[in-house]
Amino acid sequence: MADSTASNAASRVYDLVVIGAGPVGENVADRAVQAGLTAVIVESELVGGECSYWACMPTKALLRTGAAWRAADALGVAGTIDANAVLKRRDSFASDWHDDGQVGWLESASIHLIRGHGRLDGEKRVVVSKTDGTQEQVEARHAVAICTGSAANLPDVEGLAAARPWSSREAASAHHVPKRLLVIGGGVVAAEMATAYASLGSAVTLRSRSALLGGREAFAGELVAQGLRDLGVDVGVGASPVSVSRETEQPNDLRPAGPVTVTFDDGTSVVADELLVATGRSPRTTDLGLETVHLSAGDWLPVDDTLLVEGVSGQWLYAVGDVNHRALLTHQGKYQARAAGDVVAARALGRPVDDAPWGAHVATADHAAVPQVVFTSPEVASVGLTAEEAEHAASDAQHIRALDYELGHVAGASLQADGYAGHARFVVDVQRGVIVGATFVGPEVAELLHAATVAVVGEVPIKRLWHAVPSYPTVSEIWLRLLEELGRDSA
Ligand SMILES: Cc1cc2nc3c(=O)[nH]c(=O)nc-3n(C[C@H](O)[C@H](O)[C@H](O)COP(=O)(O)OP(=O)(O)OC[C@H]3O[C@@H](n4cnc5c(N)ncnc54)[C@H](O)[C@@H]3O)c2cc1C
Ligand SMILES: NC(=O)c1ccc[n+]([C@@H]2O[C@H](COP(=O)([O-])OP(=O)(O)OC[C@H]3O[C@@H](n4cnc5c(N)ncnc54)[C@H](O)[C@@H]3O)[C@@H](O)[C@H]2O)c1
Repeated sequence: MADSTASNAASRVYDLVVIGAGPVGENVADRAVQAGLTAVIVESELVGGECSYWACMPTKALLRTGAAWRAADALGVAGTIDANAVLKRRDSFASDWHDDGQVGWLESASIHLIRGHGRLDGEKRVVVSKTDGTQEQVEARHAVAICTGSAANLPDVEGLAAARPWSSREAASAHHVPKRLLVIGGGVVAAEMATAYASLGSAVTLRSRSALLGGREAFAGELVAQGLRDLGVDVGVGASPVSVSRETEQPNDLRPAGPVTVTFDDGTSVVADELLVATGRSPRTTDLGLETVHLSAGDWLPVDDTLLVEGVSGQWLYAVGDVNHRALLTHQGKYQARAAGDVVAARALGRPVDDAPWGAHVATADHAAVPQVVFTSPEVASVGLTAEEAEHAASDAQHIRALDYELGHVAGASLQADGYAGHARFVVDVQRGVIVGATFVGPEVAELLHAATVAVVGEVPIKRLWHAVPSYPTVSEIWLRLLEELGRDSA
């Protein structure tokens, strides 16, 4: 364990105190320790956070078998999905909800762990209500990083809380496949979990108040809605829930578990065996002592590009990952964490801070180059700006061009699956001669994305991209087709 000294009988001092041992908190602490600082991390649940046990890993394990089955089916390979085997495989990806492996990693990385709920107690002080009922105070010599993540929202709808709906946590960790599942929401969680449970045999109904996958290119949501319908999902857009009721299985049952009925504002109602509410996230900042440093409990924590919380003087309070609301994604939070851990160390050790755009100590990519894969059927892989966002951001909307191409027309795609259908778009700033956004929608497009991320972040000139030759016959030939849509002024 790296050096830690006691300032008084009740408190220990570390260079850095991190609250929250999700993927982001772990990485902030790791970078700071690698630079020579001491660090403690405070965790109230499982080391590894939402991503490891209730989000990325278990949900992708639930989705993968269906995707593989559809890929085989498209080539005429017959077979059925064993839902119990899928749930069992998912359990192993969630480490059976034990965090010993990650605790071992913290030890190997010389990061001290305190189990309990952390709260700020004024500048550079954190009080931990430990799981054994005692309290411990820790002091930060240089910095505190809040990495407490986010939790599922539950809208204020009559009868909803009493009906004990699933949040993403229950959907990710369920040990049975409901016969009928109603999903409320039209975002990433709703679309992915509707895909997963339809693949596992549930009769799924999805109700969204607006078009699916808002914030992305509109064709992405449209193709995903069609994909869900092809899986047998009853997709309805334009309806918000107004009341929920759930039957009890036994008289006087205080925990109703019978069928649930949801009535919507268009007068329709849906009956299901389970109800998943996937209506976005809230910051885990309600019980964090924010008021002791003149911030408001329950708010997201906006930060500058070095991840310092805005409005707090003294360069000591950082907020990294979901809690700062920049990009609610594990990979982007870990990217922020690398910058934050390094800049905490640089400031502590009096080393130069590299905070110019794209410098080592800033999360510049958060603004213009966030990659994301939505693991639906078809998948949606996107990075950077949509055409609409680019037009808003440009000094002249005429400088922005959207290039579109049907993915299924690429030779590699037709080889990959019979009836391959998909769509791709590049958003190009023709004045600067660079790609500022890309979206691929189709079966197994996830691995196409990183090339686009490199092109957007690297601002690779389109002139040079003509020399990046995609192999034949791969789906990556979409790059050539999209460049041809733009045309080459070389004759
Ligand atoms: C269903 C679902 C699927 C997802 N799939 C993907 C995906 O495929 N790819 C992707 O990139 N992203 C995905 N995400 C998003 C991803 O899970 C989050 O972006 C990521 O977990 C954020 O990491 P974090 O460390 O900021 O927060 P978290 O992972 O939420 O970790 C925060 C940690 O802080 C702890 N904590 C909170 N408050 C306190 C406190 N006061 N004291 C002590 N400890 C505290 C929590 O217990 C938790 O362990 C998904 C999200 C959901 C809901
Ligand atoms: N593959 C991935 O990368 C992945 C997978 C799952 C989740 N995530 C991350 O997790 C985050 C949370 O996902 P999410 O789907 O919960 O949120 P979201 O913000 O993507 O979608 C929320 C949906 O709920 C709807 N909604 C909100 N309030 C409502 C209300 N009161 N009544 C009815 N509908 C309402 C919205 O219109 C929207 O369709 C996302 O930001 C995403 O980045 C990522």
